[in-house]
Amino acid sequence: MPSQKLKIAIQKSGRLHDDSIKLLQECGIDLQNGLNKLKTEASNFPLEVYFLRDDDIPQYVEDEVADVGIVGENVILEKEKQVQVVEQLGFGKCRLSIAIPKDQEYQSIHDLHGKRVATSYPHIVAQYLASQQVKAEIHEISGSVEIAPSIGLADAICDLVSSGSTLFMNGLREVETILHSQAVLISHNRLHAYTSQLLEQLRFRIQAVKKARHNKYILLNAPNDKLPEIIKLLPGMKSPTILPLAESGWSSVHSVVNENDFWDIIESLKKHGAQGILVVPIEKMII
Ligand SMILES: Nc1ncnc2c1ncn2[C@@H]1O[C@H](COP(=O)(O)OP(=O)(O)OP(=O)(O)O)[C@@H](O)[C@H]1O
Ligand SMILES: O=P(O)(O)OC[C@H]1O[C@H](OP(=O)(O)OP(=O)(O)O)[C@H](O)[C@@H]1O
Ligand SMILES: [Mg+2]
Repeated sequence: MPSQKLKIAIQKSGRLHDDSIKLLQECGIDLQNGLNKLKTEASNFPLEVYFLRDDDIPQYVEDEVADVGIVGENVILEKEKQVQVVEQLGFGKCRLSIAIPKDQEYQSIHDLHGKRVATSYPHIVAQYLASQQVKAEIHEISGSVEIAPSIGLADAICDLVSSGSTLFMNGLREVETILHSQAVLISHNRLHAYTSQLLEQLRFRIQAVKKARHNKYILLNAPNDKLPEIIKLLPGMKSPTILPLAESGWSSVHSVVNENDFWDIIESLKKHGAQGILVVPIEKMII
């Protein structure tokens, strides 16, 4: 009898832990009773949660110990396990880059020929160097990679970067970006019909949360003679809602705006006579 719960592996502690929990909570999944255990069950969704080292998650999913997992794309590429990406999650954004001591000259990746590169991503780095016909010695270390050049362990490093402050503090500069990464939901492809259906329910909720994060609800007052232009600026999910104000000649306009277009639209709305503009976050969005 297959498990009647969807088993999900998430990072026990580290960069992805809090955002993974937050995402599940925004999906309406309650884990309150088990956040300090290594394994817990949701009280209101058939979900069992395992808290693991992120490096181990692709293997556990490939082995079907967990059905799904949340992990960085960088880890999936490094581990080369038989898992599929089912959803990009939009957090844990970073890049995997090569860096060298900041005063060292650099023209191209060929400058690393015959040099030593320290990294926690030996497979990705080996593939990248081979694709550039560069022969370098790869020195695998599991953490504090940025220290390697200053202690004479390597000439260059390849590690994750987001703000760049760790590189800066260690006197390094970024010279090549090998890949961009974000957290993703992965699964194995032998889910039973029932767990597959649970995964679809979870994905539906995740997609609603993701859409809501990228959109804002907007309310404004507009003179009626300006409504045609304002409606053109605010297509919304279908079309904006227009309600009459108590003061004659004015309407209240409600719509949804994508965060990428947000500031441009606000400026145009003001030019077209919009007043009292309110912007409100959206919790879930189902189209
Ligand atoms: N600086 C960063 N900014 C954003 N995302 C990051 C950053 N560093 C790492 N990540 C992402 O978060 C994931 C987990 O990073 P973390 O540093 O917590 O891993 P770890 O030390 O290997 O943890 P674990 O103890 O689980 O093995 C990385 O694989 C990457 O996808
Ligand atoms: O560009 P930045 O914003 O400085 O981030 C980069 C750092 O973040 C990650 O380490 P983390 O801080 O997660 O610690 P870890 O080495 O213990 O995993 C990564 O390994 C880098 O060292
Ligand atoms: Mg790890």
